[in-house]
Amino acid sequence: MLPVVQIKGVTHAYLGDHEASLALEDLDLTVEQGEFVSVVGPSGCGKTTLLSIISGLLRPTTGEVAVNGVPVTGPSPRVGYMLQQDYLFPWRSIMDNAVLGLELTGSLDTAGRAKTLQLLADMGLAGKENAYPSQLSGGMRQRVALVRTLAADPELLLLDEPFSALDYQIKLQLEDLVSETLRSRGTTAVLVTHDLSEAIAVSSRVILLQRNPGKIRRIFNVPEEIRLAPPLYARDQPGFGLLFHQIWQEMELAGRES
Ligand SMILES: Nc1ncnc2c1ncn2[C@@H]1O[C@H](COP(=O)(O)OP(=O)(O)OP(=O)(O)O)[C@@H](O)[C@H]1O
Repeated sequence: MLPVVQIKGVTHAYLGDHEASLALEDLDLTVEQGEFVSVVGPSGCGKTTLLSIISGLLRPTTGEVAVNGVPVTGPSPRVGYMLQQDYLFPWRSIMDNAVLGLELTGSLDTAGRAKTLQLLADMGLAGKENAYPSQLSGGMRQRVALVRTLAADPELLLLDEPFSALDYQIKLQLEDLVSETLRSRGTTAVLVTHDLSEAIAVSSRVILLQRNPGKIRRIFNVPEEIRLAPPLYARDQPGFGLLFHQIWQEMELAGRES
């Protein structure tokens, strides 16, 4: 089967006033159907740049990116992108916010509404359809943002620090809910996070980048017993501490060498 994400020889340089800064250099990566991978690394190693390139918001200086074999040439509803901020419109109800993606692509119909209502219920938001964002907690608003993204049935979901602004307890609950929802739908996802334990708890592979220039330093496979456990319990699995320690040490080295 064709990988969902194929990145070949991607280099990206941001042009400054006097010189270009190399954010990513000659990066190759594939992500298979149904995989949930995380990208971690020291600040400035190119994590957000990489997601922006996969999403089509940014064109790489050189190299190629394809989603399900189709070259990425710009933003497309095939790729959902969820950020730290929920970007809900305060004047629209929760339901109207949740169907926005479908509305914008002209594909909002009765089936789309029914699917969105089901997703809201799956996310524990039944009964909140007519509320407004200001009446919801931060964790609830992030769940609405996720419903809005998933309702459009993206072939790939990109998550840039979606839980980082939340309280620790809410964050753990949401990690569980999101990873269960994605697993049951077979959605392929790439998560950028600063939280190493979150990366290990939700993914099948952790991609460690190094900076100056941004490159893949090492890819860690998450052992099955951690991968198959719900994120809340993944942290209690015997191999969790060891893997955390290994990635942490490698990340320290990467930070020191750059
Ligand atoms: N718009 C831009 N113009 C110029 N340089 C940029 C721009 N955006 C990012 N950079 C530079 O590119 C490099 C990678 O940035 P990027 O934001 O992708 O890293 P990151 O790993 O996501 O960082 P952080 O963990 O701090 O969010 C950094 O050196 C950054 O300063």
